Amino acid sequence: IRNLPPSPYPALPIVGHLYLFKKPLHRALSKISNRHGPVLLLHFGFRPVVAISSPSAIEECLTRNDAVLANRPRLLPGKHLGYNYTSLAWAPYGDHWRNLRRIASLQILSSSRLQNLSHIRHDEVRSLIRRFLRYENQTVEMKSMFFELTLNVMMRMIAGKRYYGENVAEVEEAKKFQEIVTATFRLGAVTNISDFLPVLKWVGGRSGYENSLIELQKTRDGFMQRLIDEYKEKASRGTVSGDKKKTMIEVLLGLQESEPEYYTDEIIKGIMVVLLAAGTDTSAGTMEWAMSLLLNHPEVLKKAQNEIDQVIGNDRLMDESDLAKLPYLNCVVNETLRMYPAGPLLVPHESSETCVVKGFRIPRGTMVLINIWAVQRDPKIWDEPTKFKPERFKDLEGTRDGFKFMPFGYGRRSCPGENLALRTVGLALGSLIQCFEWERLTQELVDMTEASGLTMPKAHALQAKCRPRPNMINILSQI
Ligand code: HEM
Repeated sequence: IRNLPPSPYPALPIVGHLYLFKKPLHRALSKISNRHGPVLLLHFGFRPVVAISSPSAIEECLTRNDAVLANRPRLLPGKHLGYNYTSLAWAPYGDHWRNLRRIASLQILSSSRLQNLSHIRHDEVRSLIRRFLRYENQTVEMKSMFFELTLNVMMRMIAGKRYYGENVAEVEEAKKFQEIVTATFRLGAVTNISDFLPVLKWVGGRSGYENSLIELQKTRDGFMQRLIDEYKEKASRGTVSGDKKKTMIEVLLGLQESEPEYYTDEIIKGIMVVLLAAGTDTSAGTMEWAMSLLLNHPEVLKKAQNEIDQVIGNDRLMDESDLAKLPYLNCVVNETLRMYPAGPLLVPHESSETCVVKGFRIPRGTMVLINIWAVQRDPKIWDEPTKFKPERFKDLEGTRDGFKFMPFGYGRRSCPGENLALRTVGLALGSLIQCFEWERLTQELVDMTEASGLTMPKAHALQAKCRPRPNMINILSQI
């Protein structure tokens, strides 16, 4: 087949179609797709990019062509922060990636491992509740609270340490960690144009951006290595945890013992940083959007609260095992992920061979952006797509069918952390709804504008007020 997908006119020299893009990118791409169709060829500088934005085209990409499209483009963050494209999220499709993926799904993020570490999530959500109790009737900035929750959860699962809030064991180490997190997200949030424009890079040599990435990687690598070394020391003194409550480092070092050539420290560090990068900001952002939506729709908040009161009551706090009994809360989470998916374009894929989608030829080496944001808000598919209506998920059996709703992707490269994310988001959100009354600061609705950035940040950080619910005071006084 000769025909390439349609391409907007004109593509300018050097920058290609980059001039078309106002931020955020998923919105700009949706607009162009509305005019030119659901399979679109663009040029970001010299890099050919195909944007996909209909359920049937996505289905063709992630089923029939899933293996061919399971590659990742080589972008700068994958080089410097992803251990030269060897980390799970950035590794090319092949044996090495397959192996990492198996470790992640069987050893690190499997249901039984998550179950064994559920006490960590419960502890951390309780500690979040205690913090909110101290802020009664004051203005609280929500994102940093959620982000600290997910960072504590993840670092405790990885290394058994918390670095935010009360009871931080090693203050200096915590400070160092916090600096690394701040720098990582500052650099990750930049959509770096020079990466798409190799010509400019040849002229300018290494950019300041690239130097900052290299600097950050050095610090981060040293930090993670020290954590691993601590565990090795502990093991040599014979003071490791029992089988069930093993941290991820302990699991991985156990594998290292039996296969040292493969499970090198570098592989282990790669897994540690990928979990932090992929698993914290995404979940925290989803919580922030969910709370924003609930504050703008007090009737939905009330309904979720009633459900929790009926199913759990006021004599105990909810826990993760209650989630299966709270269908409306799950609808709220799904509806949030429909409107504000943390990966609106998934993570970029790349074709390792020429393939065909909707009759169009996608040449080998093309970056493929799957615009689930466009599909999840398409008025041809969803009734009143811009309205927050959790009820719509009640009637949708098997919502993943038909490729209409896929906030965690689909197929080989889909999110291996989905289960963990849904547990953490569901538990945190449900607990805050159970324990507190929530209010906006003013009559004015919460501003729902998206900022640019790959994980769909909110342009204006959510601020809110809370007070403990009278019927929960008893329980809350005991935590
Ligand atoms: C609400 C929270 C989350 C959302 C919406 C989300 C969504 C996604 C999406 C859309 C992708 C890309 C799929 C693709 O390229 O086709 C992805 C990949 C990934 N996610 Fe998540 N994710 C979340 C939380 C997590 C958590 C908690 C973890 C683990 C701790 C995690 C680990 C990963 C990893 C390692 C990848 C790369 C997989 C690969 O390239 O093979 N994610 N996620």
